[in-house]
Amino acid sequence: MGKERIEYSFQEKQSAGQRLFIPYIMAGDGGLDNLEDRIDFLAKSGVAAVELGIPFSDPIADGPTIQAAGQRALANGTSLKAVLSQLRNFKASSSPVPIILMTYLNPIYSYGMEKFAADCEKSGVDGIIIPDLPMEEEEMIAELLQKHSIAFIRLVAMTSPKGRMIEIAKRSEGFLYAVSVMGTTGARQTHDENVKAYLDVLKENSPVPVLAGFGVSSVEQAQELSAHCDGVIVGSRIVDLFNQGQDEEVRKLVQGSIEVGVRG
Ligand SMILES: O=P(O)(O)OC[C@@H](O)[C@@H](O)c1c[nH]c2ccccc12
Repeated sequence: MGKERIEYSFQEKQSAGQRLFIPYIMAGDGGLDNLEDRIDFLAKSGVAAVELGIPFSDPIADGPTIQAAGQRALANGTSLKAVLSQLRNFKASSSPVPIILMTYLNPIYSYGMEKFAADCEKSGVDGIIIPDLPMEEEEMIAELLQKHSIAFIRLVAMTSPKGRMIEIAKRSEGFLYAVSVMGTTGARQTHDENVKAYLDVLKENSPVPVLAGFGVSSVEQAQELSAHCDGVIVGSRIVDLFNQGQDEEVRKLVQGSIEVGVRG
C-alpha cells in the first residue's frame, strides 16, 4: 500500500537497470471506462507508476494540452468522486503499477478532506500530488494522508532557494517531483541549461528518488534529464498521443526513455 508500493516498484525497475518513467494521463479523457485498459497498457510498456489527473475547471499550473484534456473529461461528467469509485471498482491496489492522483486543492476541499483521504485508501490510491498547496499550509492534509498510508509527493521549483529545496526533499514521500521549467505544463523542445545543475543539487540532497517533470516530450530529452536524476514524468505528450490514438508511439516513448542510454 502507498509509499511502500511506490518504493517497491521503483526498486524493481532500478535493479533491472532501468530509468524511472511516470506518464501523466487525465482521468476521463476518452471516457472513464477505458481507464483500466490504459493503466494496463502503460504498465506493460514499463512505467514505474501512473500519475492520474483529476479534471478541474481552473487548472493554474496547466498549459493548453492538459487544459483541453481536462475540458474533454469534464464534458463527459468526470469528477473526483467518479474517478475514485471507478478505481475502487477495479481495485487500483491490484493494479500492476502504483497509482498517484494529481489534483488541485479545491476538488479535495469540496469532497471533504477526511473523506478524501479515507476513500483514496479504499480505492487503492498509492500517492497524491497537490500542486497548489504550499509547504506552509500542508500540515492538515499531511496528517490525514499519513493516517491512510498514502504517499504525499512534494513538488519543488527551480526558483526555490536551496534551503527550501532541501526541506521539501526531506518531507517528500515516494519521490520528489522536480519541476524542470518555469511556467506551465506543456511539451517543449529543450530545457534551460540550468536544469541539470538544479537536478544535481536535488539528487545530492534528496533522501527519496528525484523525477523531473514539465516540458519533457521525447526520448532524447528523457535520456538527457534522467542522467541527472532517477527519471522523468511526461504529461502533455502522452495525453496528445493517446488522444490521437497513437498508443504505439506511447509505448516507444516509454521504452526508449527507460533504457539506460549512451548519455547515462
Ligand atoms: O505536461 P508536461 O509538460 O509533460 O508536464 C507533466 C505534467 O503534465 C503532469 O505531471 C501534471 C499535469 N498537471 C500538473 C499540474 C501540476 C504539476 C504537475 C502536473
